[in-house]
Amino acid sequence: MYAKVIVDVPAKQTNHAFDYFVPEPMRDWVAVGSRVGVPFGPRKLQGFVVELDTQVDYDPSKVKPLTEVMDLYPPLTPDLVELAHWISQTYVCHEVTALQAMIPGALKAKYERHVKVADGGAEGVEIEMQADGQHKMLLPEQLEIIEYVRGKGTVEIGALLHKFAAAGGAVKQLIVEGMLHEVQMIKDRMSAKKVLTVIPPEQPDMLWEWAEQLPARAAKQKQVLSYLAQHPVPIKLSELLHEVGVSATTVKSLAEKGWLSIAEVEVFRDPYAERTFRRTEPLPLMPAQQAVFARIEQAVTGNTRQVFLLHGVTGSGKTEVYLQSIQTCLDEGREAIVLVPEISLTPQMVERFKGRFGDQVAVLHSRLSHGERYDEWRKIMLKQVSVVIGARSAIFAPFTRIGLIIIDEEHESSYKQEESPKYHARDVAIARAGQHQSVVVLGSATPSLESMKRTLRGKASTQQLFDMNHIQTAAAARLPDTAVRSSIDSLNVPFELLSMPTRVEGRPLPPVHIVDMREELRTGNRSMFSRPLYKAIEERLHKKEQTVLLLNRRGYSTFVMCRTCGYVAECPHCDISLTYHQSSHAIRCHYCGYAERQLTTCPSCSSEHIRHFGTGTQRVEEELNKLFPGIRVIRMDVDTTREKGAHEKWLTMFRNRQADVLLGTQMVAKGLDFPHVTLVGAIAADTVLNLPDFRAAERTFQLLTQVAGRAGRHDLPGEVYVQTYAPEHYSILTASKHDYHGFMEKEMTLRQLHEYPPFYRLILLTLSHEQLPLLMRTAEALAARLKELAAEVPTIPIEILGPVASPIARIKDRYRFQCMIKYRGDTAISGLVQQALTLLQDVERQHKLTISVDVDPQMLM
Ligand SMILES: Nc1ncnc2c1ncn2[C@@H]1O[C@H](COP(=O)(O)OP(=O)(O)OP(=O)(O)O)[C@@H](O)[C@H]1O
Ligand SMILES: [Zn+2]
Ligand SMILES: [Zn+2]
Repeated sequence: MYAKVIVDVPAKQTNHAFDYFVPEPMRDWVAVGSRVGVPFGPRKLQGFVVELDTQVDYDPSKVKPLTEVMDLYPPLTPDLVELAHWISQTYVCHEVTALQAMIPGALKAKYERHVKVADGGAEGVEIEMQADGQHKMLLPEQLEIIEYVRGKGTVEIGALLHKFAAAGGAVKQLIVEGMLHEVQMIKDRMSAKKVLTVIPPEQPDMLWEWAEQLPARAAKQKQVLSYLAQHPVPIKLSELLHEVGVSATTVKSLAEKGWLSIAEVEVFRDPYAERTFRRTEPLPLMPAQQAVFARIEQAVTGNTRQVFLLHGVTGSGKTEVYLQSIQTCLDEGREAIVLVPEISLTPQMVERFKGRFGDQVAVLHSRLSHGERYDEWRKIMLKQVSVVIGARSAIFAPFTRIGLIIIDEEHESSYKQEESPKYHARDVAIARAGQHQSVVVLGSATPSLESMKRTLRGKASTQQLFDMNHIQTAAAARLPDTAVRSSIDSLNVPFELLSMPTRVEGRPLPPVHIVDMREELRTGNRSMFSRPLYKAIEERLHKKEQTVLLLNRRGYSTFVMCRTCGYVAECPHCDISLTYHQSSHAIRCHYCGYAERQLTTCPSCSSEHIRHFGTGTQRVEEELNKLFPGIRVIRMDVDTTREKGAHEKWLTMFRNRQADVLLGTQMVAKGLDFPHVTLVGAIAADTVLNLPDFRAAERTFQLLTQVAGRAGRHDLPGEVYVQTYAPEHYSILTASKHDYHGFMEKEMTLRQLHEYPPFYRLILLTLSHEQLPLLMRTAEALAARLKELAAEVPTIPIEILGPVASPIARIKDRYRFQCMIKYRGDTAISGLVQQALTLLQDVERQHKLTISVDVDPQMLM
């Protein structure tokens, strides 16, 4: 038997499968999707088996054998292997990069796989079988293996296979039948993470006395002691050093005196451990929900490939429709994947799914540690669950009988991965659904223009998405599994629009008031709160109702500026201003991590009038405290939610009404459902509008609609205030009237006029290098080559724009240039890009020039 293997070297030269011989003892272990070790020239590499065959079409004696099989069960299913190929073609990336993106990080980490004899051991199994009346005896070699493992306690699998080289099948059999248990010995970096923490003494008053005892020259030590006396709670060592501005030695010397202690404290815990979820029963559906559900149910039970775009206003009960559709899917004996944006993967969301489906649900998101993620992934692999809910990459869950894929908030830009493979989970989902003959539901209160347009174009639209030719040939060449092959043949999935235009139980959408901030300024109000919003908050405090305040952080500056000369602190390695972090008193670069301490004097004119503009949310919080003394504010932004479980903590507090105001960035806009929220305020609604991004209006409309949707979702009616400097902008006007269709029409017209997506498609090529002349030369050459190639396919109108300097012209000391390919038509042109890039292979290798390709980019930076 022979295996075709994609090796783990992301380079053009290795971007195809190599043949290897599968030695006899490994035969039972190797399958399509296995990870294997292979000899590669003088090296040993890891790789993925993408195909098995009984012969090779050249001298078999030249074919080298596999050296190792890395996993008990292949970490990838054949359809995922196939999908990886599709991704590499569609998004112009190396195939191995796509394969690697599909497996959990823990598998990539260094780890060892051991087995031990299962509890009860072989005897247990035998007794059970006899009770069944079935005398299935173990083979002598199996007994021998069990005895061997029992004798050793645990045995590393590679070593076991080596020892019983002739009985590879027998070992596998024992594991499959549960007589040997796999024990993962993962070095779990995340969960093992401990942080040095300074713990003050039990009687903090003593700190003052000790400070007195110190000689005058020990000023630093005194500072530490007095800081701790004022804040007598455990604090991270690193934080303390920042706060007081001392070195670790100073703190250590105090620890040596026994006046405080330094200990390693674990910072992460499992957010769902020991949680019990209250079981919920299906609700009787409202008429609009019922109509939508009936369509989905029909498609799911009918085994139809179908994409539904579900436009349901906020609070229309989309989640209940998802839940009941999943139930249908499970009743059919199939599996379901639910994707939600990372940011809205809140405990509340998870609770709804766990509450309905209990242990059948696996949760995958980035806040889990490597080990936790791996455990969830294993449940999927071993079919212990049939529903997975997760962020973007959960689309790669190794299910084999997918019946339904749900993408909530389908318009979210976070479904696009920003590093290679730069895939869009929505498009990958549609491809995967095609392989499984399954249904996709794209849900949103504000569907993206891309999806909307596909429903308008009906069937023809998917031509645009898939280049059928390559996927068909790939399927023919690769997949031994006929089921998958036959279903992948036609990915021509129809899009159907479903809608739920009203909230459940006829609750009204909240009235939205637009507040013109220019008018406020004109009448002398310089505060960031307009008078109407101020009054509305005051009223809520009075009535003990709750308020959600949104500050759009994108486009909101957190820079450092000298008020005397206008100097702005910039990163010395990137063309971007540094960001101020209040909590650590540092200024940092978001692109390369460069950091320095906050400035006290201007480096340019030595003036002391340096102003650190804190994050928008911090400023709003300060102002709230000033305006409403005693107000209880929960602030949620990147700074306050960095720690694991922080999200949950804040939201639970807010739900328990331990705060009056929930103030935050985008993360407060999505998915929250709190009965006592009757007021929503958008503080600066238009910050995004100023960004150089053709989706700015769409993003503004989406965000305002989402956040407005948090108000009045239950018995208490709600209202919304939108503060803006652009009150006449159509995105704000239409959002204030809950007029999705009005917005859509206007925006579609503009996009068509300016030749933007979804009418045209874009591919962004970014080149970077340390030397400008070489970079410019190369970019010019690339553009010329692209133009040449484009001219060869006159049937597809392709425009090559650039090269020009990227909006951020330098990152980490590397200059950046970009070319944009803009084209119309239904064929994927990634082949053309692929071809043009071969021109640059030598420069790439010799001069370490990097090129990144972004198909359908979401960010144009
Ligand atoms: N059939 C129903 N009968 C009674 N209550 C319902 C029904 N369906 C949903 N609800 C309730 O209505 C509220 C809103 O539903 P849900 O959160 O699913 O809306 P949504 O469409 O997902 O909104 P959003 O887009 O704002 O997240 C929830 O509290 C939910 O429990
Ligand atoms: Zn200055
Ligand atoms: Zn930088």
